[in-house]
Amino acid sequence: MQKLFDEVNSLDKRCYEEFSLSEDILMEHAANGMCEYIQDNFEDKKSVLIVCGSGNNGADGIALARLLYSKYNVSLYLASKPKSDMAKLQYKRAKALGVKETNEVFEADIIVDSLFGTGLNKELKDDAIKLIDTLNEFESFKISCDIPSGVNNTGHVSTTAFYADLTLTMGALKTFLYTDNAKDYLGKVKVINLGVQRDVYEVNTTKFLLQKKDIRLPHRKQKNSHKGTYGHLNVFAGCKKGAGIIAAKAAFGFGTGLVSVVCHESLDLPYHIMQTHFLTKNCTAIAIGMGLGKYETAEVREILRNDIPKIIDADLFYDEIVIESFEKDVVLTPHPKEFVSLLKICNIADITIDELQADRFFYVEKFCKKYPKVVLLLKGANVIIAQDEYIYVNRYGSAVLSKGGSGDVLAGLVASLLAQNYTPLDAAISASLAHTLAAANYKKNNYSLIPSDLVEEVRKL
Ligand SMILES: NC(=O)C1=CN([C@@H]2O[C@H](COP(=O)(O)OP(=O)(O)OC[C@H]3O[C@@H](n4cnc5c(N)ncnc54)[C@H](O)[C@@H]3O)[C@@H](O)[C@H]2O)[C@@H](O)CC1
Ligand SMILES: [K+]
Repeated sequence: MQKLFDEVNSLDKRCYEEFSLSEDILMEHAANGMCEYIQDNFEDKKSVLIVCGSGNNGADGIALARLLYSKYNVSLYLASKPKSDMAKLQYKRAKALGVKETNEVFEADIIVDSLFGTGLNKELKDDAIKLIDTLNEFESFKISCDIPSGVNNTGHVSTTAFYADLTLTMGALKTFLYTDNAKDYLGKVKVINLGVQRDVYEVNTTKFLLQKKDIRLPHRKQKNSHKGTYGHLNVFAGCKKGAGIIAAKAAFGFGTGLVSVVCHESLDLPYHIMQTHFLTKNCTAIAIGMGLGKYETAEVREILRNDIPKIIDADLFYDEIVIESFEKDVVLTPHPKEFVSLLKICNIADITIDELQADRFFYVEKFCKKYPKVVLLLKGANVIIAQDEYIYVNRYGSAVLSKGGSGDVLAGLVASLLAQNYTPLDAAISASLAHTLAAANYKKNNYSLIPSDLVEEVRKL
């Protein structure tokens, strides 16, 4: 996993104060990192249009123009006059070399967006919106310096933002790059070192971006084993029984030794999934909430209060009875609408889905502060998994998964790992990665996935 930081100003400051580096040195490395990327990936003489704002993000761009000058066909477009001290200095240096300026943007081979970085502190004005929209129309390869312009340092997207193919971000990864709202603008993300190696620049953090290699699949190492070795999951099926059955099938395919669906009515289940009317004695994990609908409160309350690890989903996020489970081993897997309900039930916030989406990390942190034992998995384009002060982001989510049934598969995967003795946090992390990586491996078009396809892909991981 890679470290995430809410802000990097304090890390820059540490470079000045502890390592005696100057702002100029950091900026030279920022520009040089971008220059190296272009040199490694584009032939000489390609046209490069660098679009600069008045602050230090613009200054990075002007410095890049100087570094590329003579090898590439560089044009500098100044959207506003250099204002910060560094921007003025970089401009003076570039001018001394004779770097070409242009009054009009055009479809160059490469466009570098150095309009706004972490300093964007108000909504974009009409001229900036028009400029960004024009740049977005071009077929050029688009690089954002530090952050796509229009995305601010909470991940909020202004009226518009630059659609980058690549974001070259300075020093370290920022948390706000991984909000759902920013996802479509980033392109690929690469970190540029600022005068010291990244591990020196970075300090301790409690926030992390998950990588593919962080997945821990339930491969079986023990030769002397039987089905009971791999747990017995009980999935509660409510009035919409399909949800529980999808979860049960996913759990079985992900390695749980025995899977039973708990239901008072008779069900038509595949032969490898069992049915029970009550909780089984050897149950090692419980999945409850998906498709639950109306239910017998006393029975559910008793289940939520027992010590068996559980995953809770869907309908239970609309009933305050869910709080009964919060001191136990539990994973909650709400989507944004369900999380909004949960926040209200828990007296944490009364907000709309849009307000949540604009500040996902903030509300996740608020929830986890109040209930530090709970593992929360907030679904979204970027999944957030959190417990206490620790936050993990899974960025591999894709539109392939935007379907009914995908959530039930995820619940089944988490439940499967819980039944196989993973801790709630490890189960949530590995199940979420499995869910998204399986979807990424799905070869057909991106609108056609059905839950059984997803389970099939999970089985091939
Ligand atoms: N040590 C440092 O300070 C380093 C800074 N670096 C770069 O510096 C950037 C931050 O620079 P700044 O803090 O100067 O900020 P920016 O360059 O992001 O932008 C700030 C400027 O834009 C104006 N502005 C903000 N919102 C606006 C809006 N909606 N419409 C019009 N104008 C608006 C501000 O008044 C200010 O003049 C980083 O993103 C990074 O690219 C890098 O060079 C690395 C080192
Ligand atoms: K930018």
